[in-house]
Formats: sequence, structure tokens, C-alpha cells
Amino acid sequence: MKVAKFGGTSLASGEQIQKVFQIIKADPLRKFVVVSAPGKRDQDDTKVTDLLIACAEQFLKHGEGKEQFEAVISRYTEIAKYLNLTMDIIDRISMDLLEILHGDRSNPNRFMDAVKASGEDNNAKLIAHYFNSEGLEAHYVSPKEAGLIVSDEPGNAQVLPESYDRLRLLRDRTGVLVFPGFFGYSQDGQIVTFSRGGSDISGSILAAGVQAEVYENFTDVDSVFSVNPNIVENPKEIAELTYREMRELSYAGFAVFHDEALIPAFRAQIPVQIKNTNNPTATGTKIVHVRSYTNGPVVGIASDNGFCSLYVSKYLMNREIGFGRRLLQILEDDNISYEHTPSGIDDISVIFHQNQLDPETEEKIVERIYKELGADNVVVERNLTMVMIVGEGMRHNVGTTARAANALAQAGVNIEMINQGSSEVSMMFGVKGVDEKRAVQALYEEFFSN
Ligand SMILES: Nc1ncnc2c1ncn2[C@@H]1O[C@H](COP(=O)(O)OP(=O)(O)O)[C@@H](O)[C@H]1O
Ligand SMILES: N[C@@H](CC(=O)OP(=O)(O)O)C(=O)O
Repeated sequence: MKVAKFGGTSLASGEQIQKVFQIIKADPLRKFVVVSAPGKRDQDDTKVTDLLIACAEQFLKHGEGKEQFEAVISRYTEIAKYLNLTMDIIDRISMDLLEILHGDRSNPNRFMDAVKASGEDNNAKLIAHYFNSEGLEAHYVSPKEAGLIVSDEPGNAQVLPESYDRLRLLRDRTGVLVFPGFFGYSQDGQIVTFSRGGSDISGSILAAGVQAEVYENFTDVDSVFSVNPNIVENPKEIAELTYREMRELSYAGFAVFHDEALIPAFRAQIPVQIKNTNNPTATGTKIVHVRSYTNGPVVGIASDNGFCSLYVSKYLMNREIGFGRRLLQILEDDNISYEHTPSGIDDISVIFHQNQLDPETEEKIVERIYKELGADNVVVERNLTMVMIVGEGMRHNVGTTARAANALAQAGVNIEMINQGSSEVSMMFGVKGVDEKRAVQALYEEFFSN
């Protein structure tokens, strides 16, 4: 049995959903279909999830939002019309969404999650309806009745381990099962969504639960490329990646797969295959435990921006017991999670996403570091990009850092920071945001031009 997850781009229109149907029909092993909400039809379009967020915000502010509600419904209507479905499915979707919008808004985070989740939930109902109309037995499955139980962290859920045994029972059901991605239920029955892009996580959990032979993740590109195709034209395709490499690359900016989605499949030893809905016969990219390392030290280069660095120096920091802990405690007090902490003898930097730091918090934190830790110097630098080069082969090759540093120097990119993961499968360079493209292109040229 296979789990096939289709992303928003694969379900953005009736035409795309027809392709999905052909893909499911072509392989009877594809019993589990995990769906996102309709995504972008073209570059300038808006995802249904974003329309729903705008709608929820309007209801929270004004108790109504007719225009935003209609924008959502018109996306489903267009799809239903294209697929020749009767309009009762649209009535059901409208009623469902209206009930949520006019329901309990006393807890804005909960309300927002319920509205967001309706995007995938209603799409799953519509798609099951369409499959049946085409003569394929299909059933919508609610994550609640299937037992996908998650932690109660709105917008950032984590799966709870007891879910897996419950999901396993789905194997015994008949027909194709259409499962909405992106959300589960807390132990007390509340809808809770994963972080954005989280339908990939649902697919992985389901694949682990039902012990699928493969988790197929259908998107709009033929494979994972060695670098973001929006930064380098026609980049090299990657045929095989290890879980570790993919985890690092997706964390560092490969938008094609959610970085938290690998863990459930990895633990259950289920191979993951990235495939293209628009070209389903292409082999795609396979994510496996072990691969052969014949293609040089680096397999991929990723980048992500919007980071800031908090640099702290103090003479003899190395001898002061508990300095790092107290510094991180100051950040924890303001609920800031950090990503990296490169350090020297007398200095340390803490790198985190800058959207966690408004000017007021910055002032408070800097003052506390001077006062409570007796720092000599504290500098906050914003708009940094983290560029990551990744490859299991790096462990077996000498001189990768020198090659990368040299390539960046040749391109006139100043390295603000270097951090090598202990696992030695990745190396990260902090550069100024304005240098992102140049840095990635220079590294691609160095490691992939031949
Ligand atoms: N290294 C990469 N390889 C492939 N695609 C990438 C990479 N980096 C970024 N992308 C982008 O990821 C997109 C697919 O992800 P996403 O839009 O989330 O798809 P979906 O709608 O299927 O969830 C591609 O269209 C591509 O522009
Ligand atoms: N629709 C949700 C979840 C998701 O995974 O979507 P997509 O498959 O389009 O990335 C979001 O936009 O975050």
C-alpha cells in the first residue's frame, strides 16, 4: 500500500485534480491520498490557506468578512464546475465554513486553526466526492475518527505517538481513503494545525501509521533540485538523497518538502519519493537511508533569509561557568527559540529568526545582557541569510570548506559567520541578505558546474 500526498499546486484547479485522479487510478496500491487545500494556480495567485487566514482575521476584527468568505468559496466553486460536480458539494462546504466562522471566537488561536484546517478538510470532501462521481470508490476520512492526535500547540502541532496504532486500522477499510492534511486533533478534541506546509507532515505520519511501502509526495517539479530553481536556472536534479541530507536541506530552505515531515517516515523506515503531478512518469527523487556517494562532496545548496545574530563578547567568557546558559535564559524569557550558537573564546553569537525580535524586546534583551552578564559588547545584526551546503560526501572529502570560502570570496561575498554541524553533513555560511543570490550561485558554480 502506498500513501500519495498532493500539495496545493497539484490541487489548485479542476484540471490539476483530474491529473490527480489519473495518478490514483493508474496504481491500485495508491490507497491513501493526503490532500492540501487548493494552492496557487500561477505565481501571482493566492493559496486558499492564505484566503482563509485573511477571512479569519476579518471575522476576529469585525465579526464578519463577506468578501473574504466569497473569495474562498469561489475557488471551490470553480473547481466543482470544471469537474462537473453538482453544486450540493459547494453548499456543504459553504455551510461548514460559515458554521466555523460564526462559531466560538473567544480563543483567537483556536479559531484561526479551525478556519485554516477547513481548507484541507473541505478539499478532501470535494475530492472524495469527485472520485466517486468518476466511478472510483473513495471515502473522506476525518483525522478525528482516524485518531490523528496531536499536541495542543495551535499552528505548531506535533504528532502524539499513540496516533500510529490507531491509523494502522485504516488499512482494513475499503476503497481509496482521502485524508485531509495539515491538522489533527488534540486530546480534548480541538482542531490543531501543523506549521505552514504541514500536509507533508500528515502524509508522513499516515505512511508510518499504515506501514506504507512508500510515501509518494506529489508536487509541481520533476524532482528535488540541487539548488532552488528560482535562484539558479535549470539546476541539477537529485536522484537520491539520504534522510539526513533532505532534513538539512528542507530545514535550510528547500521549500519542496517540510523539514519536520521526514521524521515519522524515517523512524518507520518508509522510503519517500518526491514526484511531479504534471509529469508522473518521471522518476523523481528518492529519499533513503543509504546512497552511493559518487557525485562529489555536496548534494545540495539551500538558503533561507530573515535571520538575525545577537553577538556578545566578554573577556574570559570561556572561564565563566554558566554564561551560555544564562544568555539563552534571557532569550527564553522572551520566548525566543534559537537556531545556531557559533562561539569563540571570548565571544558567542546566537542566531535566530528575526521575526521574534521587535525593537522593544531587542532593547530589553540587550540591556539585560549588559547588566546581568556584564558583557563588554553586544551587537544585533539583522537581515542575514543562512546558506547551507549539504552532502554526506563531505565527511569523506578534504578541503570542502576552503573551496566554499574561496568561491564566496571570488564572488565578493563577505562571510559573516561559519558553522559546521557536528554530523559533518552540512556547513552553514551566514551572509548579508543582499548577497543571498550571489552566494548561492557562486557555490553552485563551484560544486556543480561540471
Ligand atoms: N531545491 C528545490 N528543488 C525543487 N523545488 C524547490 C527547491 N527549492 C525550492 N523549490 C520550490 O518548491 C516548490 C514546490 O513546493 P510547494 O510550492 O510547497 O509545493 P506543493 O504545492 O506541492 O506543496 C517548487 O515549485 C519550487 O519552486
Ligand atoms: N495548505 C497549508 C498546508 C500545506 O501543506 O500546503 P501545501 O501543500 O500547499 O504546501 C499551507 O498552505 O500551509
